Amino acid sequence: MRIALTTLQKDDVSILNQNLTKELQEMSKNKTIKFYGPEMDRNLKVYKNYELLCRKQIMYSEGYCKYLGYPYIGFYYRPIKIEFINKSPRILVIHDIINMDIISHFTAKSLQLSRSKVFNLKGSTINDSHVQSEHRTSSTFSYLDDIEYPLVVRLNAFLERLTGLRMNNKQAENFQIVNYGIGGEYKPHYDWVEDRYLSDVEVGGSTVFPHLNIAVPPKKGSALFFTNLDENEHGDSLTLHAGCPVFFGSKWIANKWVHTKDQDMNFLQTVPSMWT
Ligand SMILES: O=C(O)CCC(=O)C(=O)O
Ligand SMILES: [Fe+2]
Repeated sequence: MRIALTTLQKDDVSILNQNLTKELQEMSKNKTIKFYGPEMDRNLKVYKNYELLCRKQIMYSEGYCKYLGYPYIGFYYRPIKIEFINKSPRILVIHDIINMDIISHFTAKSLQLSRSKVFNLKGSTINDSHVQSEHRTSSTFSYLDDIEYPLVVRLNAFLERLTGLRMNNKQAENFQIVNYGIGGEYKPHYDWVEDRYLSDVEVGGSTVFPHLNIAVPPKKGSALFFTNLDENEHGDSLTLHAGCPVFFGSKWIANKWVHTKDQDMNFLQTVPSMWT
């Protein structure tokens, strides 16, 4: 399937808001709203699910695992372990692909981290296009150009071979390193804004999908991959996702957003039988 670059339909956001409003109206009718502000959010179904998933009280996956090795060229000597978690939207985990060299390279950026920001829908200038938010309590370092670092170039080349998607700096964004301390989280959100973000490769870190009841626990060296457009090339509301609060220790992830413009979205195309 080939998916062209799309724009976020205003409807996607308004449908989401309408649903939330409906839920709030219901809740006020049954008097289930007790608090306002952040506590009101926590009463919403999606937030409840987020919290339950983070506590691992619910978890759902139709997943199955597969080795990607012989006869697929490129993985002959080093089979790759892939866990298929959800078919639509496509969510998969690729296990044990990020080695210690690259992990050390990424985490060595700790001195250059600064407070993470989120996209500001109301922003009109470059200065207020991204703002700090209690929704995202972590620190970020964004690579200006992956090409400056041979290890990162090699990782991109490997990810290209694996997914069939081009990861050069026109078709994908540079890596973004994110570190969460204790309590650090990224509340439920979408990554598609305006004309961007169509698929996502994320290294390490636990991520949950409240509409799908899916929790992907953090595992060092593994990558989470998901698409976030539906078949009509609109942002898929099922891809609402979040990074759970860190209870202990420190969580590092590396994000890469890949744009689907001019990409063959039959990705993982080296494995034609994969979704049959
Ligand atoms: O921390 C996570 O697991 C999710 C991060 C995320 O969704 C993002 O950075 O956009
Ligand atoms: Fe995200």
